[in-house]
Amino acid sequence: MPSPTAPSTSPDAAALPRATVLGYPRIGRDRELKRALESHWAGRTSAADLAEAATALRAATVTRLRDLGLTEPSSVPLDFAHYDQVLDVTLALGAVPERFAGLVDPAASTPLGTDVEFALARGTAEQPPLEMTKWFDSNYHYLVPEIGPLTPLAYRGSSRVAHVREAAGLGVVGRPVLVGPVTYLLLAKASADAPAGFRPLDRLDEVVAAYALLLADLAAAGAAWVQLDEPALVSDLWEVPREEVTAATERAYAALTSAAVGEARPRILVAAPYGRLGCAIDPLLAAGVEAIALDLVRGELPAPTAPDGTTRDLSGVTLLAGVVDGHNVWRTDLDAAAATVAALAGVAGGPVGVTTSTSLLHVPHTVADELDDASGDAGRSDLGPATLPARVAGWLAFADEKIGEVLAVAAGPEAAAAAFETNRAALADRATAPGVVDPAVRARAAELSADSFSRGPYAQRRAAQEAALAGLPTLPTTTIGSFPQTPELRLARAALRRGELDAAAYADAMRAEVGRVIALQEELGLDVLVHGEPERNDMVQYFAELLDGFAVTRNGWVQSYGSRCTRPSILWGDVSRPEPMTLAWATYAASLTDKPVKGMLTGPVTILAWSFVRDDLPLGETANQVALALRDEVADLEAAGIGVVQVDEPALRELLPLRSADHEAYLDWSVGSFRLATSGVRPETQIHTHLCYSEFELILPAIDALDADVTSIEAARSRMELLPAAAGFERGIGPGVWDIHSPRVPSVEELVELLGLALDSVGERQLWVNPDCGLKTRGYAETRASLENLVEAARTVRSRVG
Ligand SMILES: CN1c2c(nc(N)[nH]c2=O)NC[C@@H]1CNc1ccc(C(=O)N[C@@H](CCC(=O)N[C@@H](CCC(=O)N[C@@H](CCC(=O)O)C(=O)O)C(=O)O)C(=O)O)cc1
Ligand SMILES: N[C@@H](CCS)C(=O)O
Ligand SMILES: [Zn+2]
Repeated sequence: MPSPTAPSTSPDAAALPRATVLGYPRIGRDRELKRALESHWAGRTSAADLAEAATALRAATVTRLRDLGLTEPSSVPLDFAHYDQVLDVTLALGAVPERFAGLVDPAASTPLGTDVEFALARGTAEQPPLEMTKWFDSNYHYLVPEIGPLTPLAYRGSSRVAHVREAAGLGVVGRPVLVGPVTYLLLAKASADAPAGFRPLDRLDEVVAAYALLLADLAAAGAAWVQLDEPALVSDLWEVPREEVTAATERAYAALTSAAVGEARPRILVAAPYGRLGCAIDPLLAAGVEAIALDLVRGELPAPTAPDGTTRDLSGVTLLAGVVDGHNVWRTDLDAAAATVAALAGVAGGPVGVTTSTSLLHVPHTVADELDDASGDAGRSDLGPATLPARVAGWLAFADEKIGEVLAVAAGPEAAAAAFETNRAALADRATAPGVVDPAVRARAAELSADSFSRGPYAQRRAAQEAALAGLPTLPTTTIGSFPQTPELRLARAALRRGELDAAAYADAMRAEVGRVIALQEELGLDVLVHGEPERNDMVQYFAELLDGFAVTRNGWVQSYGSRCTRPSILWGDVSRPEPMTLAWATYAASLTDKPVKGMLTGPVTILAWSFVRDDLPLGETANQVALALRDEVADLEAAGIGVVQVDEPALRELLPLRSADHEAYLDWSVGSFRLATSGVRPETQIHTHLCYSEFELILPAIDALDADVTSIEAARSRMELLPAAAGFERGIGPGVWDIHSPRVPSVEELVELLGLALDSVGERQLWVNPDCGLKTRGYAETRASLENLVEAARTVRSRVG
């Protein structure tokens, strides 16, 4: 029976709204969720305080979406998660890995609380957290479910049910959003104790049975529609063969739709963001889901015929046209979008709805927060002066503005004539603005030849580097670049931004920090030192602030994982480097020590991946522009005596296309741009690179093709699993031995064991000893203790290998 608090479902509640978005930023316009989570984790606030803050944020979001015009029933998505949407399904299914079993009463069927949620997300003193990895080709990270044959999989209640009731209390029939069962299981990894050959998808039927109970709960709370996100259907990068994914999709959704709409379940909207659904639409049609949202920014209209030659029958399904890009920030071309919607309606043979291509999770809340003039919201002086040029701001649409675009396209060019007119003017302005094309940058790119992309043979480089870095022991120790970003550093930067600290005093504070970081590394006995990156607010934003062609925001926060956010920069024009970007910091650090100091740069692919990139130039061309700017920086570092330069490419895997047919072209330009950035140096200059936060098996040949002299790569959490596959590498390799994602300090013994595992696959002359990633999110207590153990472990293993 529907609960007494459920809103009465109006007659048209059965119809899918004409305009909606697939999801909305969860962190809050003022990062309210970040602050609430971090103060709770720090023990400053209780679980009740956190719950109160989260409830207030959800209420503000529902109200905001309604006020922005999402007034039709089921048009407001309910996608709130404290930490991660995949983790929310893990909690709803009670799929807690055996290693956390002590936290959960297996006999109970009550909902799991935030104690379990945060233990899985952040680890405990005894257990590391669930692994975190990239969500499709975005800079959002989800927590990887660990499923074995015996992992509990039974419905325990979902927070979404309460969210539906809360929205109802505000007079809104919300549309709960959940990761769908097929995607959930394809994203899961087999638990460590699972027998060989076991795949999480083997447990589909139990998962679907749990979803059926969840859907019934949502219906009872008053949900007329539920959105199940199935981005896995647009990708072919699964170990499970495509036919099995197709069969699983049909089986799952046939089971879910077999319950009667109404009390047993809401109507089902399956969303397929991040790419082309293609013939993966067929099992959804066969199963009889009520609606499908298509990504028509990256994808395409459904073909009229299926691969078996039969005509696709779209008459029983409502289609939503995802024509507003949820993954980038440029204003939509409303005329083109309206034409696409009309084309989809033609294929569908009836009206279709309008939506975003993906959730708006990937874009900031509102452009209004970037403006100081009357067009911005009043009262945002707390954010400091505007950083985004007003002209560039005029070309952009963040989450709130995208809602306006969806509504305008749904209304059409006549009813929304003013919106269409403003849009045409903004697009025309962008196309002709100075800086969008810089003839000098284009001319330099046109002169590139094959030589611009390659260094001399490795054997020659190796000999030259051994001579230049003669003081290095075997198994040299180093770190990945950043040291802890202390509150003092961040407060100094905030004071600089607000004009309370002048540039000279800020630089003094940063230099003092570099001095402390160098002294600490010398004391610990590390071999190749870093300056610690204290001056960087972010490893991409820092460079974007110094390069022409980029703009940065003051409040454009986007969730990266849990409470961690970034402000992706906006790459709007041709890129060039007006002056050196890192030289002064590197040379200052080098002046404080006799040991080698690594110069530290972010690579072209990562700079692109973690920015909002222009859509009016092929990505490969933009990457080469960034690479040329970095090439000049590498040359300046080398000329100043910095003999080791690291160029980080943690996002190389992130941008890998979701369809294998597109890989070659991507790897060609991405690897090329790294080589362009790094190949201008002498043989004795040692180039390092670093990769993390992804599964790398698929791109190992491309990593090799980067031709870096030393590659540090995340490996601790997966216990060096990757290394046997990398056994053919001839150059230096530093598999991370300390998992820096949690405060846990690794013991000398476990580090020695990991180094032993590494030596099974990698020669001792190749092996470097380093953490998994930078230390910016860590505190000094665990940093010092862990690095002491790391140096000790390297000495132990070194003495064994001689
Ligand atoms: C390594 N990773 C990165 C990714 N993407 C990036 N763009 N950068 C990365 O480093 N992707 C993959 C991985 C994992 N992802 C992340 C993402 C974000 C963080 C992180 O630590 N974020 C910080 C914010 C960093 C930042 O911009 N700092 C600024 C502003 C700090 C701030 O909020 N200041 C306050 C005032 C001061 C205070 O109270 O502390 C304010 O403005 O209100 C700076 O240092 O100046 C985060 O806190 O979320 C890590 C890994
Ligand atoms: N040099 C960067 C790489 C992070 S992926 C750091 O150490 O933070
Ligand atoms: Zn890293």
